Amino acid sequence: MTYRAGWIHFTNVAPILDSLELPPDVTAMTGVPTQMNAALLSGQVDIANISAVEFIRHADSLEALPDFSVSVLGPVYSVNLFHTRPLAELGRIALTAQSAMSVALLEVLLRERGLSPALERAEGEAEELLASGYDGVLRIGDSALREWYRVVGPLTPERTMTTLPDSGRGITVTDLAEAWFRLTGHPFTFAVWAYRKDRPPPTALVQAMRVARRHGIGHLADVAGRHAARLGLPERVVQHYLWNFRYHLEAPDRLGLQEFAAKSVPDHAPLCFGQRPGE
Ligand SMILES: C=C(O[C@@H]1C=C(C(=O)O)C=C[C@H]1O)C(=O)O
Repeated sequence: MTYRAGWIHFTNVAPILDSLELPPDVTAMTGVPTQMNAALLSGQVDIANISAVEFIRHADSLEALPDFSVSVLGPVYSVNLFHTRPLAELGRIALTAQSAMSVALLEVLLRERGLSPALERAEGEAEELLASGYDGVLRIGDSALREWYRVVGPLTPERTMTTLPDSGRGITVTDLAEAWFRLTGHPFTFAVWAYRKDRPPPTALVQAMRVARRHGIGHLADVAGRHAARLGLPERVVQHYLWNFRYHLEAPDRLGLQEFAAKSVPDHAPLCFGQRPGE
């Protein structure tokens, strides 16, 4: 029987997915996070890298691969709140319907600060939405990375990825993963590879994913070069962006995930992970 995978194929998973060779009898489709979340929950696919908050919400029926994640410790560069006034003064924030994780993270961060601005769905470029009357805009993924760089770039010999300012063009960029790090001291896990407990992936698929990840991380400059050209960004921006991710769901990432679960879905079922290789 065919096993069906669903991939959120943003640039941040390129080091895992770009060189993945699917075993026979495994098919793959792609989409944005909310599409893949829905595809997994409806049974349209059997495994997907989904928004970690959906894994938490459906922890009774889902399990996650024990050694795959999209996590960061500190800034992520592509999950951004663009705003024109201080956080405490924001009245209306535009959210993207592509993302479940960033919305849940924003809600936690606002609640921690005792803030309750109006949250509305609106698609489009952050700068245009800010000009149209929103005072905050939440964006994710490749377009958020590009917009971040347009606002705070360019890199120069004096301005590196870690010393760029957090504002430009009259806009401040709050990186939600960095805000999470300041709040908790933990990494933030955006995605896990989840499947229904009764439909675990074939071993050959998980092994092929491990081989692909090892290859991608070992050839990060090539991966970055290819995607920089596609995104219209300098290669060193994309290389730093990719290098910065934690792809192995290690103990610190799990701690961050558990802490986020406790804050966002306090009554969640215990989180289940498959066995790590060698365990
Ligand atoms: C860091 C990112 O992570 C992605 C963001 C997701 C979300 O917001 O729901 C889901 C999966 C992640 O791979 C990003 O795309 O910028």
